Parts: sequence; C-alpha cells; structure tokens
Amino acid sequence: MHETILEAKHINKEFHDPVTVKVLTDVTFKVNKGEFVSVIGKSGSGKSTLLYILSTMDTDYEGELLIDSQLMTGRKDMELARIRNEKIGFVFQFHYLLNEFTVLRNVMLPGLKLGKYSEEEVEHRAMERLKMLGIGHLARNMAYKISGGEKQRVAIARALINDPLILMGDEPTGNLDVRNSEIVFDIFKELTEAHDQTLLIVTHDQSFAERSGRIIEMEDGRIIRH
Ligand SMILES: Nc1ncnc2c1ncn2[C@@H]1O[C@H](COP(=O)(O)OP(=O)(O)OP(=O)(O)O)[C@@H](O)[C@H]1O
Repeated sequence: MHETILEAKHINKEFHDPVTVKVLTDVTFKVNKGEFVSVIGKSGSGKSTLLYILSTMDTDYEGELLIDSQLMTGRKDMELARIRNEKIGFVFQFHYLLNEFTVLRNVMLPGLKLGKYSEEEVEHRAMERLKMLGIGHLARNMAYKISGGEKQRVAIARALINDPLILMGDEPTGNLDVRNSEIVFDIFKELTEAHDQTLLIVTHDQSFAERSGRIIEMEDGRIIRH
C-alpha cells in the first residue's frame, strides 16, 4: 500500500478580474511517497495557479486539499504557514536568497524558524545538505558572490532543511543553462531514488518531465493526463 502524501479533490478556481474566468476545473489526483511528479502544460493552462493552491499559499478555491492525510482546506493562514514550514519545501525559478547573509545562514533560516532543533543542530543539518548537493565548500560565502547554478542548489538545500514531506518547484530550472539544469535534475533524481523524497515540479522542460517518474499534464485548467 502506497502512502499518500498529497491529495487534491475536485479543486476548482475562478478569478474575478473583473469578469469571471474559470482557471481550474475539477482537478483531482494523488501523489504518493517517493514519487517524482512533473506538471506540464501550455502557458496559461493553470500550472502555477494549481501549485499555489497545493502549497497552501492560495486558500481561495473550491474542493479539498489534503497533505499527510490532514485537511488543509479551511485552515487559518497562521496555521498554514506553520504547516508549510514543517512539511513543504519550495524551490522557485528565482532563488530568493538573502544576499547579505552567508550561504550557510540562508539554508539555516527556515530551520531556526521551525524551532524544533537547537542552533548547532540546524547548522549541522544545513552543512549536511550543502555537502549532499556538492556545495559544502561555499557555506561561508556571501550568497551574492556565488553563481546562478550554485544559488539554485543553495535554494534546494534550504528547501530540504526541515526534511519536508514534499518538495515543490515552480520552474526550478527555468532560469538555468543546460549544464546547471542537468545538475538540478540529477539532484532531484537522487533525492527520490536514494532518500525517497516526494517531488512535485512544474516545468516547461519536456526532457526534464519525461525523465521524471510521472507526468501530470494540464490543458485549459483540467488534468488531461496523470
Ligand atoms: N491574478 C489573476 N487574475 C486573473 N487571471 C489570472 C490571475 N492569475 C492567473 N490568471 C489566469 O489564469 C490562467 C492560468 O494561469 P497560470 O499562471 O496558472 O498558468 P500557467 O500554466 O502556470 O502558465 P505559465 O506556463 O505561463 O506560467 C491564465 O489564463 C491566466 O491569465
């Protein structure tokens, strides 16, 4: 029996801007532990809108979202923020590192915020993750002094600091050259294969999607393949 990590049930979403546009229609699917899922679809098909809902950042939708078998729908923002920090890692197209901090400090911040480990433990965990991603030697560098590909790896280390149940990405290779995209893809592959990490990644990169474990394809706000 597979352990379900995330479940979307009949999710519908409209924007009223000022006319009503239906952006997601009856989106229903599950993601099991250790799966590497890519979400693909043409521009405007609703991928980012869906990811905002699945990551609990957008609460204005119809239907139900369960993470770790717990209902997220209807919870207060404060509570969702806590659950996000504990259970969801997020990697964006742009890294959003704090330039005036070291690489190590950037990775540590969500760990310190969680309040589950001492500062020494968080530092140790941050170093472990930086080493796993091949950038341990950059720990004491200021974040602005490293390359774009290195920054994205730091962002992945930061997303992993609290051992998230699921790592979500919105075009995490969208801003990288071919070589760095490959490095990031290989990291994701290694995370699922060696660490049973669950991944849900929105991507335009067909080759990336085809080499992931499973594809969810969207068209006009509906899932047409999963
Ligand atoms: N804040 C908003 N107000 C009104 N319409 C919106 C808003 N955000 C998104 N949309 C519309 O919702 C639809 C889906 O957008 P979304 O960004 O989710 O698509 P996408 O598949 O992620 O596209 P892309 O690949 O270009 O990022 C589009 O038609 C878009 O114009």
